[in-house]
Amino acid sequence: MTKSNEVLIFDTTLRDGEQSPGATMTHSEKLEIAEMLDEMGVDIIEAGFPIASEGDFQAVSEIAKLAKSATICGLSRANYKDIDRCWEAVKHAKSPRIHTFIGTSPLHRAIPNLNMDEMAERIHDTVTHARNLCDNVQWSPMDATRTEWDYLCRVVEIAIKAGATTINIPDTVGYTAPRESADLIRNLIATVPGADDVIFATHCHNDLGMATANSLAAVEGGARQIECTINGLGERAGNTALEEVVMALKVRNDIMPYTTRIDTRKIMNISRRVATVSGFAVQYNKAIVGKNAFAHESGIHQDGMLKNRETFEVMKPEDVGLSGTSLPLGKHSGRAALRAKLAEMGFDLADNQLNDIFIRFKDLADRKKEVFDDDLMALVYQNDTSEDRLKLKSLRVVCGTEGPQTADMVMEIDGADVKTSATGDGPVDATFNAVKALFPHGARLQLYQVSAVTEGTDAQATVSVRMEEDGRIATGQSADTDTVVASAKAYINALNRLLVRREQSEPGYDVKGVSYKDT
Ligand SMILES: CC(=O)SCCNC(=O)CCNC(=O)[C@H](O)C(C)(C)COP(=O)(O)OP(=O)(O)OC[C@H]1O[C@@H](n2cnc3c(N)ncnc32)[C@H](O)[C@@H]1OP(=O)(O)O
Ligand SMILES: CC(C)C(=O)C(=O)O
Ligand SMILES: [Mn+2]
Repeated sequence: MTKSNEVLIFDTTLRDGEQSPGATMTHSEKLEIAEMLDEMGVDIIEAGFPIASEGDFQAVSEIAKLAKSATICGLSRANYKDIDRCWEAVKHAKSPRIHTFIGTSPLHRAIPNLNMDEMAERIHDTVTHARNLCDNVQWSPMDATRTEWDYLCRVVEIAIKAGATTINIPDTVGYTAPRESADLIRNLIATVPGADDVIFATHCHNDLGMATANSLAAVEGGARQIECTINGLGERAGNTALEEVVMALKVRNDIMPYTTRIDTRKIMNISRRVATVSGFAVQYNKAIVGKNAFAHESGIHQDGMLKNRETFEVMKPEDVGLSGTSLPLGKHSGRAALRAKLAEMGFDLADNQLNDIFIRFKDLADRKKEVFDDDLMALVYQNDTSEDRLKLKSLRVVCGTEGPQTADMVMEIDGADVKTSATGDGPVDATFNAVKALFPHGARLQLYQVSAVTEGTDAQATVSVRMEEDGRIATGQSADTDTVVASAKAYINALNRLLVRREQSEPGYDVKGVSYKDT
């Protein structure tokens, strides 16, 4: 068979993937995933292991009926009963396939207690039986990568002669390494008579974290079918991840000139669905489909991305079905990303305004994992405090069941630091009493309101405080991850505004060094 550059994608999420402890999917979930696989262009769907249970049989049978373009395959051990049951399930498919396997390594030959010759005979008989039922037969020597190479060549030849159309070479325990993976397939193709008439497949597990590399190496060695699962779901450390091999072949087509039929824009959607139905969440830093795969938090990367996205991304997020790159703001972010985010939110800021917000943003990001749009909004709407007469320098509040609540506060008033300790009925009351002690005033509190602007226990609280004195009303606002700090700042902000109003209504009024109450 002339080797084209097309690599067939064989998805086994519903069979090997489901073998992950705890990943069992319901009947309807399996059908839904199978439809998604079919639509995304998977060439062969291994829909289950029909002899395993009535449920598996039903799922494979129904998937066989609904598949529009994919070949539907079922797994069976090397015995007639399994193979017959498998055929019963897949035979309704437009394109059915029987997959039969047996362990060929010394360790696995010992399990059914077959010597090399007896096993060879079993392979001949079972593959012949499968081929008499179906003209599309895949045969796998389980644990191929720990099987003696000469014996592997011998049994592969037998399977081909018995009618197998695909020879799958499983690295069942994730033991091989890229060079060996390529050499093994290359050697089989070069040595086994009839090898050119079949497709060689690679089926890798990720026990040593090499499943993707081993699969790609096998393709370089001549394999033209990759067996894989969505999100790399599968036994133990999982199988080769479909999204990884497909994107690797797409992105590095310059050095791996092979194609697949996969519509890569459907990757994210199916990844999320498989994560949900299997209950196996995708790790944040998982290649291609992890939450952080297209997210950049650090300032230098964000700046680079804003100037040219190729600086830190080797593929487009749109190519895997995402709407775009994300530049989450956090403690490592810089001004470029902050400016871009604020511009996206509709704020066109001058450099000095941006610098002011940036300082407060860094201060917030030091205390908070991620800074959200609403956090930024709160920062933007917080006033520039550089002109304020009254500033909060520090606050420590003791609260809890053992009262009284106490607030130790340092304020800067007209450039001089003053400090006090005050008690109150609760931490906010104690805090406000501390402000009153440091800056005695006659203004009355009209309104005190707290709301959380973002979610989570590290969310910012926005506090509004409305004060009134002599008919003048001023509202102060502040946001902070500490509600009491936000309250103190909002209260002081309101007082500063009242002072400004007073200056404005009484021109020439000299507030320097004069206590507000004394005036
Ligand atoms: C590497 C892989 O992923 S292989 C696929 C693994 N997947 C599964 O096993 C999931 C589905 N399996 C099942 O539901 C069950 O194991 C069944 C229904 C297939 C068999 O159940 P049981 O009859 O109770 O057998 P049990 O699971 O205890 O043992 C497996 C039997 O299959 C035999 N066996 C294992 N692989 C093969 C094979 N490829 N060909 C022939 N026989 C095999 C074992 O020698 C053992 O036989 P024994 O009962 O005569 O000792
Ligand atoms: C059944 C075979 C192909 C398998 O899953 C393996 O060997 O890992
Ligand atoms: Mn496997």
